[in-house]
Amino acid sequence: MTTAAIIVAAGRGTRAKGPLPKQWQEVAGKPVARWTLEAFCALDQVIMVIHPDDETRAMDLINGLEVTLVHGAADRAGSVRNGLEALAISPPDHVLIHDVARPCLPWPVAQSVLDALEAYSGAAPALEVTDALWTGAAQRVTGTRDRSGLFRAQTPQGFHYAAILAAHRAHPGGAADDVEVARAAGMDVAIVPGDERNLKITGPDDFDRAAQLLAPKENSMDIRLGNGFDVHAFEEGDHVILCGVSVPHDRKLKGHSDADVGMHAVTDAIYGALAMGDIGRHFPPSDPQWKGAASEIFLRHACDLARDKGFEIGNVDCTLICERPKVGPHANAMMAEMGRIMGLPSDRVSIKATTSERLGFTGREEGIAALATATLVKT
Ligand SMILES: Nc1ccn([C@@H]2O[C@H](COP(=O)(O)OP(=O)(O)OP(=O)(O)O)[C@@H](O)[C@H]2O)c(=O)n1
Ligand SMILES: C[C@](O)(CO)[C@H](O)COP(=O)(O)O
Repeated sequence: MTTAAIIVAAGRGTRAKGPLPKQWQEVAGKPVARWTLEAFCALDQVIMVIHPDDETRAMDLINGLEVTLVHGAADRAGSVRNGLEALAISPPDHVLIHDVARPCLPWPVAQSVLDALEAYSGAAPALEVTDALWTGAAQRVTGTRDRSGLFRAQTPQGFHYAAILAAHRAHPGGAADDVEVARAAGMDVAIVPGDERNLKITGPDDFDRAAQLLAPKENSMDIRLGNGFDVHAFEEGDHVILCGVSVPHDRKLKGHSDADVGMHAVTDAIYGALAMGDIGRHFPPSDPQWKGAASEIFLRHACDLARDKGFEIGNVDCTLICERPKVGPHANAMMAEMGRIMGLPSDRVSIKATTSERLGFTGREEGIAALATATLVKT
């Protein structure tokens, strides 16, 4: 199943006022249109329908995103039609049609629309009308209306592509939204739950409402969790290096570097939390310069990367799995050394050990395994 998005952005935003059409004005640090596009950029194709006068602005805005620009028409329905026609070269199975002026879309709303397209040829989010409804004129109430069965329509409205293209081609024009066009063509359209946060910037006050919804996301705490796992085999020797500490033993660990299995697991946990691969990617074993290298170099590199990206290391927890040597007597020294390298207080570094009850390669004392977890926090 392929899914495309059409973001209609050819309006002039006259009601919103301001120096520019509303979609090009900034909210919480980005143009409205950028917030909207970013929500859809994981789909197979994204079309943004723009006013011809906005071409340069739109080209700047889509920088780094795979978006096709298409010129709009005199009204919304015409703009949608142009977007649909542009998709005909490579027709998707499903299409989501969304107002650029709804930049705060919570993705589960769009997902509900897509899910409903399994059973319906059209689906759209809406909220039940909960306030009383009146008619009025000259600042006086002139009547009341029954609100039952009334909904406030939102976007994205989703459809089977071939059906909505045919519906738009057959429609005389002037529809308020694509559900109206679909229904005119006899399509069955499901209502899925909308969301109050999915507001449409229409008047000048709506910019502040949108900023309140978008800004917290930008400034909120970003917490990452990573795990690491490593194994090194024993070979002849008289000590092992574990978490930066030399521990006397009747064998040593074999490896390209100093084979510090615990430090490697912690380093990989930090790379993992950053989604930036593992030690092998940053320090290839094929590169002779890392032969016999102190693993401290790797751990420092991972910590520096995290800090360069604005993260603090919250804590690390490492479990060494071996029958021997006994880790307990050295654990405090290991925690102090790891804390020193990572620039962390000792209560944020945990090193512990377990045996594997004589089972498996660690139980047969063929090597040592280590697993680690790290949290990274950006405030
Ligand atoms: N000719 C048009 C008119 C509207 N739209 C788009 O349709 C959506 C909903 O329209 P609305 O909120 O009414 O936007 P504007 O037409 O820009 O606003 P206004 O009516 O205040 O000028 C907007 O994303 C708008 O850019 C469009 O692509 N082409
Ligand atoms: C499509 C729509 O967003 C549904 O609520 C809306 O109808 C478009 O905006 P307009 O203000 O009606 O032009």
